[in-house]
Amino acid sequence: MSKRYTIGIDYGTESGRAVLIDLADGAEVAEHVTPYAHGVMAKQLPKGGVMLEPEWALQHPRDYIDVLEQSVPKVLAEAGVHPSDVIGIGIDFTACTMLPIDEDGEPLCFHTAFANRPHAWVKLWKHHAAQDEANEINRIGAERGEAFLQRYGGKYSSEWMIAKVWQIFNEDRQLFDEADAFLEGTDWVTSQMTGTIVRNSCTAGYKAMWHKQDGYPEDVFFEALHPDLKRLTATKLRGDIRAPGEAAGNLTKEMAERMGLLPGIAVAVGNVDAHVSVPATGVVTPGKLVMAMGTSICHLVLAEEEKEVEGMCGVVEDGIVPGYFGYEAGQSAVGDIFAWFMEHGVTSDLVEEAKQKNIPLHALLEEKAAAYQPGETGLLALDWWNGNRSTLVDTNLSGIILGMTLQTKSEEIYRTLLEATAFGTKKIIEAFTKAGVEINELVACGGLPQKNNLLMQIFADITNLEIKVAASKQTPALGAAMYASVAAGEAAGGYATIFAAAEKMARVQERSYKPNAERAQVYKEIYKEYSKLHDYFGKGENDVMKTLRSVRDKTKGGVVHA
Ligand SMILES: Nc1ncnc2c1ncn2[C@@H]1O[C@H](COP(=O)(O)OP(=O)(O)O)[C@@H](O)[C@H]1O
Ligand SMILES: O=C(CO)[C@@H](O)[C@@H](O)COP(=O)(O)O
Repeated sequence: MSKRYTIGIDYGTESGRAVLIDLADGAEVAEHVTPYAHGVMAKQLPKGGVMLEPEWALQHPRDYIDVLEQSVPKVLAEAGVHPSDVIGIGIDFTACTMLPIDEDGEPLCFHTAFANRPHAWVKLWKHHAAQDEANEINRIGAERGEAFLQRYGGKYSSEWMIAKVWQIFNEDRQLFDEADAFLEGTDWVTSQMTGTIVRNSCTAGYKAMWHKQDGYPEDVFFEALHPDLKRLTATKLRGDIRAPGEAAGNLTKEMAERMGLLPGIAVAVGNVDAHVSVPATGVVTPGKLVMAMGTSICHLVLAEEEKEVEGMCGVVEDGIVPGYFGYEAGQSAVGDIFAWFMEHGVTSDLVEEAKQKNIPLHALLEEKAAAYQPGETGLLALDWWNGNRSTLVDTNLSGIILGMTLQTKSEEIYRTLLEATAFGTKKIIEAFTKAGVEINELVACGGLPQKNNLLMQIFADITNLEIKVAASKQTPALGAAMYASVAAGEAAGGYATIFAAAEKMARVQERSYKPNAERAQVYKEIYKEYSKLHDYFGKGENDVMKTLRSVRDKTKGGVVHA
């Protein structure tokens, strides 16, 4: 039999990456990236459209289709693989990245009548403007003793589906009424390939309050949010929900032509970038925390039981791999914090030095920061540049750097920011272990482990755990391709289960990062101080971050608003 392939497409924050994978061993035969033409719309709608409020982050659905039409033919051509050898396709996506659609599955933003309405567009995972709604969901959920709250670590995030839907309801009622359904981006793109809408249990469970045994919360809960939301789940969130590894359908003739593939091949149900990475690192059993490290970090771990973990993003039965409860926690900004610092915090002499040496600025700062020992900078930071996802679940928190003097250097701040993100991860690990969810080892994937050795060593020293690194440079796409092979099935040349696929297709690198006992000891001391700051600013003792934010919002554009 000739070789068999599947295609995995990873829809990230800025671009979509298609990877052609050899099913025999998981080799990445060809890859192609299509940057989103509209990127992240944080200030304005396209073509000089209306200006957006702070904390908004939108995307253009057309950009997702461009990835299918541009990157898929490119990987086939580059590899010289005949379409008849490709047996399936699967995608993963950021989440909760959601959009309103009409009865035909068309995004409302494609309608001329709605193109200038911000709520018609895709709300990206990091759209943080639904915090008021999230606060109310948490208040009402707690008052009513709703079971979903425990599954979200005690707090439902403003990044998730119901908060975003409710924001649309509150701020553009006509558009809400017009929407036939609200869909995750991953399910929308999948539906474009198959011609039918199927929701995936991963985003339904982690983002939209759905539970495998109990379904969505009852209508009375939604009625308590607003009487007109009573039937929300039976109407605008309705639909068939399928588990990862199942097929959403088959590729339509029209899309096959546009993508250069054969019609009828299996299209896997949509999935989430971080979750799909877990089997792609080879992790299919409990005890190992997978960190998908990039713009943000998603932390994922499998367990035999459902437990309540403080501030986790969600626990879903079969949400990551079948047969286990999959837990998710996360930090809303990690690489994004370093990107901010590169742009706004590095002194001009270092920018010049990097140019002279012809090396990236990150590489120069990494080299200089690596010369310091733990504690030597005298600095400590709270990593909340994009709020705190876990364990505080509060997007209104902000970052802080403590201990600055006239002698403080850029590289010292850089190191401190790296350390702060590792302390943030340590908080998450502690929350899991305190709740009885075992973690003995860390497995990293995503862009950051390939980019910054110092960061990885700091993570090992601060968490005092060994970190293995996925062999694949495209773990989410590999995971999506693995699930596509399961959706295609053994008869077509794929795999019967994700476990069988992981055995053949996934692996970690030989090199791992081991904690150093001396450095770990110093960091243990500094972590105590981090924890004090964390609780002081994050748990209500001093709400200065929120006060400053509300003063900022009232004085927008130099005008004081009532
Ligand atoms: N050398 C580096 N050290 C630390 N962070 C880096 C480095 N180079 C790039 N980054 C950060 O990595 C992030 C991108 O990570 P990546 O995993 O490639 O993307 P994504 O999260 O969108 O999938 C950006 O936020 C960028 O600032
Ligand atoms: O929140 C999730 C998954 O639940 C991610 O999609 C989101 O953090 C975005 O991830 P990236 O940092 O773009 O890899």
